[in-house]
This record gives sequence, C-alpha cells and structure tokens, in this order.
Amino acid sequence: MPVSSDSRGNSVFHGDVNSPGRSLTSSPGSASRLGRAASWHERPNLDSRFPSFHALSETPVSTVPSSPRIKPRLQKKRSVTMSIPGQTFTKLNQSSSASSVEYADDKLVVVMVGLPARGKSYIVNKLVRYYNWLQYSCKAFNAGNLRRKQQAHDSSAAFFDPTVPANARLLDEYASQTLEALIHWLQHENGIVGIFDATNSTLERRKSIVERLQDLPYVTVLFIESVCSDEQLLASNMMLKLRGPDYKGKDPQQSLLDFQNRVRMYEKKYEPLGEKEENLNYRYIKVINVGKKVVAYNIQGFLTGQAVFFLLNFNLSPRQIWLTRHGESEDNVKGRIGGDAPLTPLGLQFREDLAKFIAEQRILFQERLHIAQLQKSDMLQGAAIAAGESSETAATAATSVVAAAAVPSDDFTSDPDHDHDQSNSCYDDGFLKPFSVWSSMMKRSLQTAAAFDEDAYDVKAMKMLDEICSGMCEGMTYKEIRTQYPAEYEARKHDKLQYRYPGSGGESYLDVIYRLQSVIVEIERLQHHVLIIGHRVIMRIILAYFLGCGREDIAYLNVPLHTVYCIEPRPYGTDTYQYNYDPVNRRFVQVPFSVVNKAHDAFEEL
Ligand SMILES: Nc1ncnc2c1ncn2[C@@H]1O[C@H](COP(=O)(O)OP(=O)(O)OP(=O)(O)O)[C@@H](O)[C@H]1O
Ligand SMILES: O=P(O)(O)OC[C@H]1O[C@](O)(CO)[C@@H](O)[C@@H]1O
Repeated sequence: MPVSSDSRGNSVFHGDVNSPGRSLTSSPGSASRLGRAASWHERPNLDSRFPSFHALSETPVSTVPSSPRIKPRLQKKRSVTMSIPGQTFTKLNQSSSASSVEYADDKLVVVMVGLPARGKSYIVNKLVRYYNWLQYSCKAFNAGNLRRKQQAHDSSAAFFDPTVPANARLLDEYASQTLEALIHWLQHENGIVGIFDATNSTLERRKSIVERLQDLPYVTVLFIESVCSDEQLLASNMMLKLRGPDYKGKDPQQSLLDFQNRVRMYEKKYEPLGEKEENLNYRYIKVINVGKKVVAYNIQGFLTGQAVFFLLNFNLSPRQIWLTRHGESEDNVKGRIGGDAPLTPLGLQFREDLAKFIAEQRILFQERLHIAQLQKSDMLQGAAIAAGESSETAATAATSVVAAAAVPSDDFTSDPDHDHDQSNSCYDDGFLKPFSVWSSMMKRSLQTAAAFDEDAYDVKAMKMLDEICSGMCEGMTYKEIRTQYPAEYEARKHDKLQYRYPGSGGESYLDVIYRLQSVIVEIERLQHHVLIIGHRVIMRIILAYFLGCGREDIAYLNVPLHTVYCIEPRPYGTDTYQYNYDPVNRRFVQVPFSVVNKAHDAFEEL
C-alpha cells in the first residue's frame, strides 16, 4: 500500500478507494468526508457531510481492503469493542435483515463502596471529570446529599446506628431514591456513565442494586471500593470532613469525635468486596490506600477498563500543575496557523522570565506546604488530646504527619546540595519537590523549554503535545482560509470540536483529546510539580479537563500567549491561578482566573 509522510512526519496511507468491501471505519481525515464525525451509535448522513477539498471518490483513505471472500457475521446488536465519540464509527451491513438495527448504548453504572472518609466522593469527582472529558456523558448521584437535603434532624453519629430500624430504613430509602434518579438519567437524559456515590456497605445492599439494574438493556455494573488502612491519612481525611456540610460551623474537636463515632457505626455492619461478589461474577475494583494496591476482578469492556486505567494512576500529593503556551513565534506575528516557526525576540524574552518566575513559585509553594503541615499537626494533636490521648502520644503522631509530607516523591529528588544555597526554612529538610517541564516537539515550544536548567528540572519533549494539525490549512491565516475555502471555514465554525481539517494529518479537537489522554493520566500519576509548555488547542483541552468544562466550551477557551495558569489539586476540587506577562517590567502579574470565552468566536486572532 503506497505510504507517504506529510510535512509533520505523520504517515499517510493511500489506499485503493475502490477496494471491494471497504468498510467505513473512521481514519484520520475521515470525519470531514463523512460529515459531522458521527457518534458511534448514529448513522452519519452521507449527504450532509462537510464539504472537503476532495470529492469522496478521490480522497486517500487508510482502510485496508477486506477480502470479499470472508464476510464476517456482523454484530446486529450491541457493540462489544471500544466505542469512542468522534473517534470510532461502526457501520453495520446495509443488507442486514433487521428492519432497524438497534444501536445499543454501552452504559456503565459505577457503584461506590467504602466506609466514610475513604475518598469515595473524591474518586467519583475525578471519574466524572475524566469520563466527561473523554466525551462520555457522566454524572454522580450522591446519597449523602439527598440525606442532607431531606433530613430535618442533624447528622450526628447516632443517626447512623444500624441497630435503630427507623434510621436504617431512612438510610435505605435515601439510597434507593438516589439509585432511581441515576436510572432515570440513564434512560431519559442520554446518560452513559452513572456513578452511585454511597457507602453501599453490605453484600445485601449490593445484590439489591444489581437486581434492580439487571432489567436495563446494555448496562454494565462496576463496583469500586476504597479501602484505607493508613491511620495518618484517615486522620487527615476526617479533619477535612470538619469543613464539609455535616459539620460546618460546629466545634472542630467535638465534630471530629462525632465523625469517628459515625465511622464506628458503619464498621459494625461493613462487608468488604471479595469472594462472595466473585462467586456472583460481579465486576469490581478495590483501591487500597490511594492506589498503593489495586485489585481488579472480572473487568470487561472499554468503559470499565478506562476506570481501572485511571484508578491505577491518581494520587493525593500536594503539587502544582503549570500550563502555558510557547513564547510568541514568528507565525503568531503573521497570524499564520500551524507550521513550525521559531520564537521572536519577545518570545525569547518571555521564556527567560518564565524560567525565573517558575523558580520563585517553586520555593513559595514549598514554604506554604511546610506551614500547612505544621497547622495540620497542631489540629491532629488537639483532636488526639480531646479524644483522651496523652500529649506526648498526640505530639508524636502529629509530628509523623509533617514528616511524611516533607519526603519528596519517589520519582526522583533534586540535588539537595544544589538547593542548599537557598536561605529559607523550606530547605531545612534539604529537599525541594521535583519539577518536570514538558514541551511539544515543535520549535516554538522546544525553544521556550530551553530556558529551564536540566539540573534543576526534568525536561522532556513529547510529540503528543504538538499543536493541532490543520492539514491543508497549515501555514494559512484564517482570512486566507475564509477566502479560499469558505465551506471549510463555515463547517469548522459550525462544529469546532468535531470538525477535522481535511488533508493529510488534519485533526479535530476530538482527535487531540484522545492524543492527550495519556498525558492527562500521566499528570494525574505524577506526585510532583509539572510545567506544560504547549499550544493553544493543547492548553484548552488540558484546562478543560481540570475545570470540567462542557463540550460546548472546550474549543473556545480564552488562552492568550504569554499567560501562565497554575492548577493545584485539592481534596475537594482544584484551586486555579492565572498570571499575565508584563513584557515592559519583565514580570508576571496575578490576575483573576478567567478562561471562558462566552463570545465563542471560532477563529479569534492568534
Ligand atoms: N483512595 C483514597 N483513600 C483514602 N483517602 C482518599 C482517597 N481518595 C481521596 N482521599 C482523601 O479522602 C478525603 C475524604 O474523601 P471523601 O469526602 O471523598 O470521602 P467519602 O468516602 O466520600 O466520605 P463520606 O462517605 O463520608 O462522604 C479526600 O478529601 C481525600 O483527601
Ligand atoms: O482552534 P483555533 O481557535 O483555530 O486555534 C488553534 C490554532 O491556534 C494556533 O496554535 C495559533 O498559534 C494555531 O497553530 C492553531 O491552528
């Protein structure tokens, strides 16, 4: 099969478009031929396809012709392999006998299991963000929220005593109503992944959930249990609960004692996932001590596999995720898209000041971390004494929390000697949290990353961070595209997320999302800081993940050049900061974080 490579080194396969039995599986560039990249379960209307530079008959395709002799028996019902919005398209044989082929939605119900303060909601929030970012409609249904909404009396530990029938019935009712709301969403709001966030602490409860769901077509049930035996983490988690809705505004130490009693109430009846579920052939993932150990049983299907992949890689380590585009390039000045232009003098100045700014922020964060751990230690000490422990025992336990946080991540440790010349307290431990700097393999990004000292940073270039490829429009201005290819210009304006540039290597935002999936998971896996020096589309997609942006916003986020974003994962979400570069005074000024571009102008200037 003839193969060529385009200007960016991508291989382009030129198949024989008239090959017999050609199946319309998607391939780079195919969506613009097939019209809107059809969701996997919709038939694309070939007559409404986006216009392209080539008529369908001329367009080079990368499909391998299937032998006319072997006609695989096509699945007439549900798809059993991965189905990725905008990336895969399964077309069934037109001559199939079924009058209307039933496109089954592969739906997933995730059922959380775990004692209080085991991170269930934390895991749920991350999974919701991850699935939605992958363009699978995902929503969480939390029984605790329903309880708080409906409950007249307070939520003290006594209410959770399983030996009090009235309360046990109420808790079951809250759980049942929550599950029904999830089912309704799946059936009537095109939901794909519904997550049931509750303790679901007994086998009996879990069996009733499976029985209720088995009536739904094409629904897979996956149990995810969070188990934690790390006393320091549990103590820290329970302290975090004091800021939660159940204890807001109440005495911290009394609240901590009450929450510890609530956990004891659940422990009376708690049954961990295990052999009984295996005998029932349930699917489950057991996350132990924030992924230190993960047990997966009977995992089948693409969506469940995504959950395992994600849960193997997340962590709670406090760190910063920095994002910025490359410095100004010569094509930016000319308004030309794509290409591989070098930095301008202003772009070179930006990179020097960026390196100084990041070095300062790295030290400031370490100091903040140290102070936060001391505060946590005081709080733990006070709670332990209130619980009746001796002050010596309490002090020892609390100090170990601080010590545990000061140890750098196990990825690699910057050279303590190199940092010893810093004159502030955070170097007393001799450790500075490691810092990775990732760029794309495009000149403008590589040049920006070159300002970072490889002795103090782990500098890496990644092709998956390259800017979106605009295919035949590479090197053009928006005005030239609008003039020379008005239909393409309008088509992209119509659906910027799914529109794929025609021509070899042409990409859509959805293509780049899937190209960045492994980068997102790697960012979640890292326990130390990272700075990503990307491009406009790359910034939008990564920011959209951490902000949980809706698909209608992703392609329009306002991410100008010489703007630096900082994301700090927190126990209940993320803190975000933005700094604009002042080239005159050569400094970065913190401004309110603001990336949503309500104007939604598809082609704002570069
Ligand atoms: N896998 C995990 N194991 C232990 N702790 C975790 C895990 N993931 C997150 N955490 C920490 O646990 C804290 C509390 O988590 P979260 O509120 O989600 O608990 P929960 O199990 O939902 O509690 P509850 O059942 O009371 O709602 C989080 O803020 C986070 O710092
Ligand atoms: O999706 P939009 O808004 O066209 O922005 C993407 C464009 O931004 C740029 O990164 C501007 O430099 C181009 O290389 C790229 O094609």
